[in-house]
Amino acid sequence: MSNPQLHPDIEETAAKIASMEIRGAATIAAAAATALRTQAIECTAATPQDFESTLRAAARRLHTTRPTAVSLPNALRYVLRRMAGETVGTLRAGVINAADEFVDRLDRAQADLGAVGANRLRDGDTVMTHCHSTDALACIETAVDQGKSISAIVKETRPRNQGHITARELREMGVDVTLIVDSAARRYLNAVDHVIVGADSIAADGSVINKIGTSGLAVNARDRGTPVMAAAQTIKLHPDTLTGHTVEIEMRDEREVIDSETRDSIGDITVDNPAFDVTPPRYVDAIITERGQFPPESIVTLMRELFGESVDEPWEESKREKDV
Ligand SMILES: O=P(O)(O)OC[C@H]1O[C@H](OP(=O)(O)O)[C@H](O)[C@@H]1O
Repeated sequence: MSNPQLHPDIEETAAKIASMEIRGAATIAAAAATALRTQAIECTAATPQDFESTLRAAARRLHTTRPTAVSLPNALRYVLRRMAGETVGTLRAGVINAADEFVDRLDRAQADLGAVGANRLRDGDTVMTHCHSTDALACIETAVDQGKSISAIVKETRPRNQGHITARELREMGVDVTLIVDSAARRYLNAVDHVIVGADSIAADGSVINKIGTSGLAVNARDRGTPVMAAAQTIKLHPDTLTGHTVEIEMRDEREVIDSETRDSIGDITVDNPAFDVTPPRYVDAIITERGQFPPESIVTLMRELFGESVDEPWEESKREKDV
């Protein structure tokens, strides 16, 4: 089966992840699992081998969209590892159940994480946010639900301005919001009780890989004595980093930074657009997960418990598929 027939939802989901119409590490993971579920339901493969080949090909297509958020390969791994059985029917059921279970666990993890993070927030606190993170917002929302009054300084987050989404959602929660440009962050840090960010990946040494600008913000916060918390459910833990791999930082299109007319008017320049950066563990006070809060340096213990020492890539083509 050299060219398995992929369901249109796979291509559509992959395109939306690549263009960031679907974005945010947890949201990407849920979308990928849901697309595999659709692929399994609609797959017309006649043999178990062809069914498995098709699901692996679908997972490969989803995997190639964005390289930094490990929630995506962790979602694919979760679903494909549970594709087991001797018949197309049992394989299909395995994928459907796994995808449902994954999305359900994702929601529950975010709620549990929110309760952990909310414990750090006191009535009357001001938080500073960067980008838009559903995990970070879960902490603030739980604190608000507990009756705490929270204010937020929201960084715009160039070039995609995800801060606008954060501002709207915080406003809907009843949080008092002040929107600032990214370069104003240091000016406001003295009035901030917590910097709270999300994560796209957490490395074994406790480094936080998150939206570009996070590391500079964390260094400034340390200088000002403002604690930094990274809200990251355990699907953000990057198992490959246990064996020394580094996390690839996505470079995005320059047109997100500058329109072509302005660029042409400037002349011959290079425009770089890294989407993420790496914040070393010494600038992060706590990683908030659904399993509790951890000093970044100790997160490796949880990673070993959850992933062991080696990770597979179940979306890779089998030898039989390659030989066809
Ligand atoms: O999983 P949740 O907490 O929602 O998001 C985690 C992270 O995903 C986002 O990346 P992008 O906007 O997809 O590039 C941000 O970097 C954010 O902190």
